[in-house]
Amino acid sequence: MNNDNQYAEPTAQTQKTQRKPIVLVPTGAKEHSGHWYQLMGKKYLDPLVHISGCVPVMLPTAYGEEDIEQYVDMADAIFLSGASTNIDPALYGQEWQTPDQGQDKGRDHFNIALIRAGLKRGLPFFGICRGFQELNIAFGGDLYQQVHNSPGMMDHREKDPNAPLTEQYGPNHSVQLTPNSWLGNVLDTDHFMVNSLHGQGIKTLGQGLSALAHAEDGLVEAAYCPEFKQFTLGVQWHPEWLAHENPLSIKLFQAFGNAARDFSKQK
Ligand SMILES: N[C@@H](CCC(=O)NCCCC(=O)O)C(=O)O
Repeated sequence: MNNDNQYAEPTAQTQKTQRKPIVLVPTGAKEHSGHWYQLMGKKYLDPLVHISGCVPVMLPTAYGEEDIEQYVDMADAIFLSGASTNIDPALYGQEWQTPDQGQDKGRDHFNIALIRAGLKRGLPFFGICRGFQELNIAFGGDLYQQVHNSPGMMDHREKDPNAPLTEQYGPNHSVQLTPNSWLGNVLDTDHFMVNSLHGQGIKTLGQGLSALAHAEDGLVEAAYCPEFKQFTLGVQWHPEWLAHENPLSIKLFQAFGNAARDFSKQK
């Protein structure tokens, strides 16, 4: 595994003189040799530190739902990562169709409660892949459990799970932004290629969410919560992957960091 730090120079936002915003990063459960761990991939932390200019604080999700208000008190933003585990379909009223895929019920319950509490308190939100799906479930939406087996839909999974990561996380399909959306202003484009590594996807958008981007098959690729004034964004692709090499990913993480700084200043 490559633990090298690819970021040679800190950006202006990471200068030591500034109080950096605190971003909550809930972890996921993983078993290794009989022991359970609460983990977060470094690839998600790297752009939060080096592009957003935030201080990531990793949270256990195996417990602590009753402490969420306390976590929110200390925070300036919430970031939800992707994860290979699937959300418990009982949370959106469906039977479990993917028993071969792991679940992480601790993360499901913790993150859904965190989204609801954090958004109400005005915290900026950025969710990626599973984190985006959690946003949708928190708003009462549901998921395709297997997008690739749903009529008319493409296969959004990585083409070859044994290929090198650079191939798995390479450009896979295009997305089209909703015309005149704020995301178009942030990215300064209305269509682009994204990577794609998910078997599940948004079927019905939760009430209170609005689509910002779609894939060619109509799958919702990005959405936000218009009722909240702060930055709220969920995306189905993986902008964290080599974010520093991708101008659009840099813009996303910068916009999130700026929103966290704004929140921090007016707190
Ligand atoms: N299990 C869900 C969510 C997919 C997801 O978040 N994948 C991330 C893979 C690992 C990573 O890059 O962090 C689905 O299949 O839709």
